Amino acid sequence: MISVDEGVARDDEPGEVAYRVLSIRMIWFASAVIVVLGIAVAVWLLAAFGHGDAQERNQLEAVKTAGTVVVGTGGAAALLLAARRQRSAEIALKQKDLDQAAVARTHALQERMAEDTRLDAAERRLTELYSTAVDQLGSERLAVQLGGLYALERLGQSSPGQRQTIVNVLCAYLRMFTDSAADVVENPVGQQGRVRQAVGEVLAAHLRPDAPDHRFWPDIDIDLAGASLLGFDLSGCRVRSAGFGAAAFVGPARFAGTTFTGAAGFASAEFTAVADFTGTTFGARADFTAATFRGDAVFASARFADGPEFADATFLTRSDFGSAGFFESSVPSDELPPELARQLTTLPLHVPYAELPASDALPLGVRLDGTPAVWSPEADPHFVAFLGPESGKTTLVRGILRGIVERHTPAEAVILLVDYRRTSLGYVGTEHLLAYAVSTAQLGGMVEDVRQSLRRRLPGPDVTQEQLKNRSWWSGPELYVVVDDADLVTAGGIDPLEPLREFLPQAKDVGLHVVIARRTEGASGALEHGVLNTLAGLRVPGVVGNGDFREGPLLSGVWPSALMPGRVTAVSRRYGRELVQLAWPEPDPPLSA
Ligand SMILES: Nc1ncnc2c1ncn2[C@@H]1O[C@H](COP(=O)(O)OP(=O)(O)OP(=O)(O)O)[C@@H](O)[C@H]1O
Repeated sequence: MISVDEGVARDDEPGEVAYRVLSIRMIWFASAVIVVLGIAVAVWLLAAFGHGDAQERNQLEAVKTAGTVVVGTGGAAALLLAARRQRSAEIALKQKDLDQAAVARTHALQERMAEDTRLDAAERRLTELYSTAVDQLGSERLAVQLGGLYALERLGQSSPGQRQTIVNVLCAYLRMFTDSAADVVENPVGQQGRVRQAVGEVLAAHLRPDAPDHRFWPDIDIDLAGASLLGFDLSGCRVRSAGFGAAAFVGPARFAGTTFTGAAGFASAEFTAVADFTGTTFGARADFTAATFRGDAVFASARFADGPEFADATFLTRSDFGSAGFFESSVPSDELPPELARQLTTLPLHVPYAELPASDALPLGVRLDGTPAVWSPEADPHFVAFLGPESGKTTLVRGILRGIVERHTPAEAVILLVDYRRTSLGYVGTEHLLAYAVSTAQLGGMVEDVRQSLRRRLPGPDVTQEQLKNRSWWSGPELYVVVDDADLVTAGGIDPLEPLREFLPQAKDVGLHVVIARRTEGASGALEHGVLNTLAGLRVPGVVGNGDFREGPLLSGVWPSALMPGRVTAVSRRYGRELVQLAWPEPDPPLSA
C-alpha cells in the first residue's frame, strides 16, 4: 500500500516535505502474490463447485457475489488511492509554487538591499563631494575657490534634487559680503570680487530657460538679501521667488526679460548704476519700497501681475525715462504708483532762476516737493559741486555768483573768481570782483595776498570772548573764492589753493568761503589731496551730478550717476541727500552795478 499521509509542507518548516515512496521490489512481490492468489482461488473453485448440482451452483453464486463485493471494494480502494495520489500531486505542485515564491521573495530582498547599498554609497559620495566643494569655496586661494564653485555647479547639474540646496549655498556665499558698495568699487577685481562675479554668472547660467544642454534649473528660489552684488546680470532668467531686500547692486543691475514667478523683493535695495528691468515679468508681488535708484531705473514694458510697491523709493536719476512709456503694457499711466509718479513728474526739467522765491540763502534750484534748494554760506561756509561735462557746472557757478552779488554789497562780499576756461569772463561786472584768475601763475600771487589778509583776521591772544561771539575783532567783506573747472586748476599736479587750506576749518572766523566746481571724472582721486580733501573732511554741503558710478561716493556717500544736465543729488545738513533740479538762469546777462 502507498502512503502519502505526510506529503504536506508544514508552515512552520517551510520547504521540508516528508514522502514514503513504494519500492519496485515491493510492487513485483505484490503482483506475484496477486497472481498466485488468483490461481489458488480458481483451483479451489473448480474443486469445490465443479460438480454442477443446484446446491453447488448456489454456493458458487454466493462465492461470485462475495467476489464481486471484494472486487468492488478493491475498485473503491483503488479510487481512493487515485484520489490520494492526485492530492499529493497537487500538494507537491503547491509546494513548488511556494518554494518559487520564497525564492522570488529572497531575490527581491537581495535586490532591495543591493539598491539600498548603492543609494547609500551614492549619497555618501554626494555628501563627500558637496562638503569638499563647500570647503573649497571657503578657501583663501582663488583657484581653489573657483574649483569649489564649479564642483558645486557640476553636482547640481548631475543631481537635480540638490539644485536648490546648491543655489542656497551660492546665495549664502554672496550674502556673506555685506561690505558697502564703496568698498566693492574700491577693489572690484580683488579675489572676492572675482569669485562673487563667477558665482553670479554660475547662478544666471542655470536660471536661463534657453540655456543649452539642459543646464536650466527650474523652480529655483534665490535669497540675496543684504548682499553686495557686483555687476549683477540675471537678464533672461526665470526664477521662482527672489529676495534682494537691502542688497547693494554695484554697477549695472540687469534683469531685462527676467521672469519672477513668485514674489520679488527689492525693498531698501540700492542700485548704484542702471537698474534695467526692461520687459521683466513680475508674476507676484514686486516690492521696491525705499529702494534707491542712483542710475537710470528702466521698467519699460515690465509686467506686474500685482501692483508694484514703490513707496519711499528714491529716483536720483533721469526722470524722463518713462513718464509716458513707463509700465506701458501693463499699468496705464494713471495707475503709476503715486510715489513714483510724483518723483517722475514733480521735478521740472527747467527751473528758471528768476522764478525761485527770494530768500537770504543763495538759491540753487528746486527740491522734489517744489520748495527751493538753497545754500546758506552763513551756516555752511563752503560748497562743492561735482558734475559731468556739459552738465551745468558753469551754470551753477554763475547762479552762485548772482546770488552773492544780489544779496550783498561789495563792502559785504568780494569774489576771487578762478576761471581758467574764461567761460565767465566779464560775468561779474560789479565791484564785488576782487580778482579774476585764469592761470596758475596769476592765481598763486592772488592766493598769497588772500592768505596774508586772512592771517590778519585770525583771532589773536587778546581777542575777548565777546569779540569771538560777535566776530568783531576785524571788519571787512566776506571773501568768496569761487573756482569753476577746478580740475584744470590742479591739473599741473600742484594745488595753488593749498595756502588757503589752513583757514578752511575756521572759515567763519576769518570770513572765508570756498566754492569748488569740478568734473566728476577723477574726483575721487582729487578728494584725496589738498583743499578738496579738507572740505570733504568738513562734510561741506554740495551737489553730485552726472558721472560714472565707478568714481565711488564723492560727497557724504553720494555717488555720481547717469543724470540729466542740471539734475543733481544735493547734500545738506538739513535735508541730507535729495534730488534737486538746479536753476537755469536764462536769460543770463552779466552782473552789473
Ligand atoms: N540748471 C540746468 N537746467 C537745465 N539744463 C541745464 C542746466 N544747467 C546746464 N544745463 C544744460 O547743460 C549745458 C551745459 O551747461 P554748462 O555750460 O553750465 O555745463 P558745464 O558743466 O559747465 O560744461 P563744461 O563741461 O563745458 O564745463 C547747457 O547748455 C544746458 O543745456
